[in-house]
Amino acid sequence: MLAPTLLPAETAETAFDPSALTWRNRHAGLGPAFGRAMTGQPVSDPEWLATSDEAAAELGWPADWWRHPLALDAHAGGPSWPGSQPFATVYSGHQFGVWAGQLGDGRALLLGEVDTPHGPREIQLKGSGMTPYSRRADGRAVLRSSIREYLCSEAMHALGIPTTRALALVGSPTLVRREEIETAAVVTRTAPSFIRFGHFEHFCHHDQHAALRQLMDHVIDAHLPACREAQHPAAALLECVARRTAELMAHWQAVGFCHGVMNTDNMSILGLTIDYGPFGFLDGFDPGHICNHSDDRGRYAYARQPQIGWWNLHALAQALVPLVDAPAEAAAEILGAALEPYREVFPIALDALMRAKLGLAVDRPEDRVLIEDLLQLMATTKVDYTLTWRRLSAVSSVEGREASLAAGPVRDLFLDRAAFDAWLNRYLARLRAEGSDDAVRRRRMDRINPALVLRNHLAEEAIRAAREGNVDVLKDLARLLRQPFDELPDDPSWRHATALPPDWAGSLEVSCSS
Ligand SMILES: Nc1ncnc2c1ncn2[C@@H]1O[C@H](COP(=O)(O)OP(=O)(O)OP(=O)(O)O)[C@@H](O)[C@H]1O
Ligand SMILES: [Mg+2]
Repeated sequence: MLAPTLLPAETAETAFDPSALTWRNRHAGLGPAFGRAMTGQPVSDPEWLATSDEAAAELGWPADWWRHPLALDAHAGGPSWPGSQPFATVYSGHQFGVWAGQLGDGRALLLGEVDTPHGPREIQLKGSGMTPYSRRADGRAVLRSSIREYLCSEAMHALGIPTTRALALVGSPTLVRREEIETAAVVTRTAPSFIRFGHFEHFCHHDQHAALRQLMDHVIDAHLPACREAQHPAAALLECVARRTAELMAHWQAVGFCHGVMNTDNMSILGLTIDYGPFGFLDGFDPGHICNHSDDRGRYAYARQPQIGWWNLHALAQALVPLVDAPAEAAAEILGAALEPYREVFPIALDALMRAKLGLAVDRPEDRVLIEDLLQLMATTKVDYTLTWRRLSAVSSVEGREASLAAGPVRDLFLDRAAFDAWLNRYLARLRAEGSDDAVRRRRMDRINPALVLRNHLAEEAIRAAREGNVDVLKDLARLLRQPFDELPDDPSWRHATALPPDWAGSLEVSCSS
């Protein structure tokens, strides 16, 4: 039994007034072809494991909203908030490059949409029981993967990377069978929209062109209204998605994030990171790193992600063909042209991020080689990705003994010190050429190169403690992940979380099982 860590809901009070919320569910309002209105199946004996004050603030909810007497049930799978309209949506998709047929919210439930100071936000449960789309699975999510999703969505948000967010994590003694028997949990997620490429693929595949058009109109009206003015709104929509996906891929590559399951049903139409399953941040830099143990062929390896984003966009383009008012061949051409910006936006966005990681204010053509050479050097002996960038800010462009000392911590990460020093000298010369002020550069670099990312072993420590009934590790880690750029040298948890990963981290395996 997990130890209760927050006040039991029934004894608590909050100023949060759910009756003041106006719920809508525009996705459900599209009609019965889009999913099924239904109630969740709550996990038994639920208890709060964590709530995100920051995600609540984005909704305009007070931090203690969870103390409302109806809150725990509503976020454990039901009965839901009065006025909400829970709905499981249908989608299909390509998994590992192969058409997978109908999928859908097999364990997710869209409670609806509420207005917030930041615009409408959908609120969705993950792990709230079976739906018509569960296929042969149980509709549940295990504690392990729910902790990872909760932590990583909030961590990505703090890193400034587009993502769905996590409002709450509810645990339960309900047992679920995976490779082992585990306990269930429910994550509450929020996003402007949970619509995926796969939602479009679904209706195209079934030749439901009216529904496909309805879906497009909904996405455009609700999220991308400028596309309406275009000659071919479907192409304009695709171009927006391509641009956003390109930006997202650039962010992932720059921060060293591997998603792990870039199936088209896990690709957000708004360019958000969605579905935190077997993801992983790079520890040692290895372009071929495969974070998902179930990905035998490395389809979703780190270095392949931008290519897979491009592949997935083609699958989306294919699904939009019936929406372009032109013969199929011409429609395909129009949509193909709408994808082209991806090829431009991605390298430009990535270059900009990598230059910023180096603290370069001015753009010079030779910078690309400087960046490539550093990555090459890191790859040779799998030098820690996050720490290299973070420690690099300390180097000094002023020559002398102090400069050598300042470079010590980053140099120490490299086995081949001579090679690193040769690179460093080029970098320092480059900084001097731009007249860079060290203090200003350091501040800039420390706002883009995080001290802390959610490394697998850190998530694992939080999971192991939570399984023992202790959620303090989880909460402490969540606190640190919300301020990934800060230096907190007096905080032992921060020192632990920002250290080189221990040897046992290398033996952790994360798979699709969740
Ligand atoms: N335990 C489960 N019960 C029911 N359906 C499941 C379960 N696990 C996965 N699915 C379904 O299998 C499909 C692929 O799963 P995938 O792991 O990509 O998504 P997910 O992690 O469940 O959810 P999301 O993409 O919403 O984060 C989805 O349709 C999903 O709903
Ligand atoms: Mg998924």
